[in-house]
Amino acid sequence: MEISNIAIIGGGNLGKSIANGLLNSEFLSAENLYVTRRKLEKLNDLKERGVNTTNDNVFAAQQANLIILAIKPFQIKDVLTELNTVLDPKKHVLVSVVTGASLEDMQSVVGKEIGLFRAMPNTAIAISESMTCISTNNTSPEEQATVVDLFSQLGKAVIIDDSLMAAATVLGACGIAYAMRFIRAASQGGIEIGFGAEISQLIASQTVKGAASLLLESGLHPEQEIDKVTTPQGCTIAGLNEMEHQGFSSSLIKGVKTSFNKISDIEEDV
Ligand SMILES: NC(=O)C1=CN([C@@H]2O[C@H](COP(=O)(O)OP(=O)(O)OC[C@H]3O[C@@H](n4cnc5c(N)ncnc54)[C@H](O)[C@@H]3O)[C@@H](O)[C@H]2O)C=CC1
Ligand SMILES: O=C(O)[C@@H]1CCC=N1
Repeated sequence: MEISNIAIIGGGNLGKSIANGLLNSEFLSAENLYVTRRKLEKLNDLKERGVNTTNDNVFAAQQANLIILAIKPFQIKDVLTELNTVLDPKKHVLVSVVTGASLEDMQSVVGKEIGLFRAMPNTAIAISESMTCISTNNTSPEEQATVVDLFSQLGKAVIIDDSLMAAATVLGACGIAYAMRFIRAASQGGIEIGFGAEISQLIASQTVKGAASLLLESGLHPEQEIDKVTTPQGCTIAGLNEMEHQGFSSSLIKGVKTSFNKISDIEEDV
């Protein structure tokens, strides 16, 4: 499948991040990208980059053969109903990044003929460092390769079973926020022990980036890397153990499970 034009329906936080990521990675040129939003002036930054911006979803869908839905969960059925008037199974593939909307939910509006994907990226897609989990149940290997290729330009992409999409939303998409909180807390600790705010944040951020890169490159378990840092009777193990006494891992695991349980509320909004 060759992508001619892409339409992003809903140019909010995530829709704009995807648009900027696609442009920055040179996956497609601005004139091949259509982004919609009701308040058009909020898309002026994209318009200045040469992107086609409009508040006409149907028009944007007609220009594209790959449509990315990036609206809120409660809006998806109305927007799909609107698009359904022009959707053509021979031309269009739909990719939804909407939380809590299953493939079956979408197929109840657009039918089973249209090639349908769910993708769960995170906001690091704006700098091509997303982790994107993708699911589908009615597309060809060629269409799947195209969609994985698109999101691989914007970070790492894997196909998973649709039943795991809620878990992927929590670990990957919400996960960016959890990691930011870790960086903020580490920076605040850094200020208490002597650094100014700016350099403290730099040290904390680059350290997290280095830790993630070590695991991604080596494939080792985090504890194997931790063993290399923890000098016997040293300061690292003392701090780590105090964090665990205060519930560090436990609070993170409980937070992940709370986010996961919240998704069922969002699913009810669809
Ligand atoms: N923000 C994130 O990190 C992630 C968000 N998601 C999901 O992506 C979706 C979008 O999230 P955000 O970008 O954060 O929300 P957002 O509220 O920033 O963006 C939604 C955009 O859609 C526009 N919109 C609403 N109705 C429309 C319509 N009828 N036609 C065209 N545009 C319309 C709104 O004006 C808004 O700009 C949600 O379903 C969210 O759950 C998924 C993964 C990560
Ligand atoms: O918080 C939310 O509901 C959305 C889904 C994943 C990231 N943001």
